[in-house]
Amino acid sequence: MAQNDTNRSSFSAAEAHETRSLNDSAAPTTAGMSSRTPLPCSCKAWRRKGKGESNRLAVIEEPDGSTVDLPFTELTGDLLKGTFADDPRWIWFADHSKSPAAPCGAELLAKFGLTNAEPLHLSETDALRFIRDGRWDGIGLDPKFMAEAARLCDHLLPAARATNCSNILIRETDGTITGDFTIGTGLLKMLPAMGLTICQTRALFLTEEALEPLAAGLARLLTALGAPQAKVIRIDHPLSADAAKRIEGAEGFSLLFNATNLGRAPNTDQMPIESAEVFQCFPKLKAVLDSVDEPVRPRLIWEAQQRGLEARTTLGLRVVVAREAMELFAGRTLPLCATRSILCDIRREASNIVLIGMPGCGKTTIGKCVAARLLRPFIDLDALVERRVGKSSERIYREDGEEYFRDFESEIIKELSGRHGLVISTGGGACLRPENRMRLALNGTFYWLQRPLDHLSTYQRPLSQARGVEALYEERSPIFEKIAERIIEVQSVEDTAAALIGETVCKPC
Ligand SMILES: Nc1ncnc2c1ncn2[C@@H]1O[C@H](COP(=O)(O)OP(=O)(O)OP(=O)(O)O)[C@@H](O)[C@H]1O
Ligand SMILES: O=C(O)C1=C[C@@H](O)[C@@H](O)[C@H](O)C1
Ligand SMILES: [Mg+2]
Repeated sequence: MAQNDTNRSSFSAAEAHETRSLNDSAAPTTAGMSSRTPLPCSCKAWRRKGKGESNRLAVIEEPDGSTVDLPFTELTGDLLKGTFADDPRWIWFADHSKSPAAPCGAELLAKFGLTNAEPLHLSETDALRFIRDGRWDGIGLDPKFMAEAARLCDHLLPAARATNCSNILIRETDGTITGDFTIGTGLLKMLPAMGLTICQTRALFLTEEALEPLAAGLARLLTALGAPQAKVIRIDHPLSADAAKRIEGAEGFSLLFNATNLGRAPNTDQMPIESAEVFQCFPKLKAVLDSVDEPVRPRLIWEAQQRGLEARTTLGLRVVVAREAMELFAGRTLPLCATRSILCDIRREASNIVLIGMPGCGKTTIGKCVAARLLRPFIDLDALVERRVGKSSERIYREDGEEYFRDFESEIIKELSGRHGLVISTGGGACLRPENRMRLALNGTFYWLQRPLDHLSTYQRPLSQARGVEALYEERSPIFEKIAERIIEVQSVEDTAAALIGETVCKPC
């Protein structure tokens, strides 16, 4: 039944760029699909119980977040056959748990306006059976099902044909199944934005079992299109400098792709490389892509950015994949800017606004005002240190010393680093320690409040009094300069808050 043409030489770069129009012509109309229906119950998602829970029960997650236990023996009849109604049925295999930084596929579709997609959590066996026999009109798949899905297809679009991977399936009006590898075509679209062309791309994929099919599929696509090298390496531990030096052709890699979960929250101190020094083993490296999308900026991306590399997570790629799915599923074309604004919105809402700057520049005062206007929780690091120690910063400094204060400050930053959507006013010296900068950066964007030195209050600030604000500025301004992503000149409190809020909205991500 399947006509999987694996002849890679038939897939050219030109074809890759044409994939969109191919997709368009293959896009089913919703007419003719009217015999399918959404889940008859109100539940949002099914999942089997996890380890340690009875495997005779399933959990239904209701839209309001509550859960109901139900007997679970097999794939339900509803999922396999369902009942008749007018709506087409779009399914997204829920790839991970919900997070503001990493919405699942169905949530991304909803942002594009396709609100009736159902997220499904099924065991691997049930998922494969559902893909084969279930009642669906279009599916977005978890990478681990891509090879099996491609085998089921009657038609494969070029990227899927070149790789035998299909992450999107569409049931055509004649009942046949078309598969596309939109993660691959999405990656191709990202390369120029990262300063790479296919013929320059020497890619190193670091991967682990679950994401190996994805890494291998992407590597196949790159080489099919003429990339000189795409190597996939399975790692069980972060890559050491010694191991990196032993990789053949290591000195030529221009793209590093993390297809492991190393660095995913809550293990945000981890990276797929042992330390940032490992970057030196790849002297031609230009760009880093990280499939970890919780936190907003995993440590690998932060370290790469600190070294001047073009680095980002694959959140943008996932948004592009959702957009392509939306177009294929609903047969509607969307303007490109929709993708960009959805990506910016997700990042902005998930990111903490982190105010940095000299002691007394107004971080606390302006931070409170920004938080109130944006209806976001406000966190003042100094206030948290004071509450934990039980005395004022000034007294801590005088009685216990700077290191004592800084240790508490670091501890609190570490505890806060997993949270999203906050306004955080730092203390004037909070950015001195590199680990504090890294942890604040995980979910944060740095806003540097600049105020003339002679306007800075030194009242109850022992360090400013002892060393003078000029000396502190000499020491700290290079750090602020390096990490600041937005610079805000302090005017009146209200005007500064307004300017800062404007920066959160207008700047491209
Ligand atoms: N935009 C502003 N215009 C005029 N005065 C301001 C402004 N912002 C803050 N101030 C005043 O400056 C002083 C220091 O402000 P604030 O405590 O907010 O600074 P900070 O940056 O949080 O300092 P620290 O680094 O010590 O925490 C306060 O007296 C505050 O009222
Ligand atoms: O500039 C600094 O080093 C400090 C500023 C204050 O916000 C407090 O964090 C503390 O007094 C230290
Ligand atoms: Mg303050």
